[in-house]
Amino acid sequence: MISIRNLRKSYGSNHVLHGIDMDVKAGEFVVMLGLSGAGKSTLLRCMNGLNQPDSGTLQVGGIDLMQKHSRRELARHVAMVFQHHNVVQRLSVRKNVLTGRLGQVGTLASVLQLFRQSDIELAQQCLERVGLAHKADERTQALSGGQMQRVGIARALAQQPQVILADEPVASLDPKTARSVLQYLRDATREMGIAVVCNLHQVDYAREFGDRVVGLAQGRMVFDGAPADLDEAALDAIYHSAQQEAQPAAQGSEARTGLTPAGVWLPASASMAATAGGL
Ligand SMILES: Nc1ncnc2c1ncn2[C@@H]1O[C@H](COP(=O)(O)OP(=O)(O)OP(=O)(O)O)[C@@H](O)[C@H]1O
Repeated sequence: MISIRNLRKSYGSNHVLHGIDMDVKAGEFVVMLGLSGAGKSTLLRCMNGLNQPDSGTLQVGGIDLMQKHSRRELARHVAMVFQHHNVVQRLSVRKNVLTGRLGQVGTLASVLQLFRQSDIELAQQCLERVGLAHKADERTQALSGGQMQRVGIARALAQQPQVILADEPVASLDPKTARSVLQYLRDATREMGIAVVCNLHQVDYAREFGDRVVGLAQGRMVFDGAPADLDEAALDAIYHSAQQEAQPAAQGSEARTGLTPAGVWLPASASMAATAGGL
């Protein structure tokens, strides 16, 4: 679903991504962790075509993002869930979810916002998945922040994408609501076989909801493993990497057990195999 090789991105002289390699399978919920400024949003924005990488290869939902592609084509395969849910407050909940279908209907139908009965039924099913079917006819502005975020998820599901990219989707929610939103997102995407990459700042949520966790530090992937392997050493690699700029991760392998020659921290069980495999 997602295949990334040696991806690099700079803003002027600021080198933000230094050769990212990453694959995500259908139905896999990958949580991306890292300090502010590590490059998480930049990587997500490359994956949804908003940023143009400098070099490398990048395929998302079958689309080669290094080649010319249309926004419409991308919207058929890749959906975004934003921190501030981006719902239209004055529209009904159902209409908001139906906007997820706009990329799939013809131009005229899109302009006139004419939806087929099958789209309306799909929107209802997506609302059921996030536990909001009973709110379909209500104005979105009457919902709580957590409910609005679930509308945003239902809208993303209505796109019937192969990939969902979520950029800090629970940053503005209380812990109980945040867990429930992540649960809805994870369950729906698992059941529908959608690949998800979700940026988070909360390690607890990564452990609880991630099928896999990747850690970025200063534009390099420094951890890639199961949530259970997110131990002190892994967190150290992700969050206490201030010296890494001066001392590249690969050279620090003596100090950190499990760091592969490519600088990716892997759990002890996986590191020998990865090293043997030339990672
Ligand atoms: N549009 C842009 N123009 C110039 N520099 C940018 C732009 N977007 C991000 N940057 C820079 O790229 C670096 C990485 O930023 P990015 O937003 O990707 O980090 P992040 O890990 O997502 O951080 P946060 O967790 O705070 O969202 C930072 O140095 C930032 O200043």
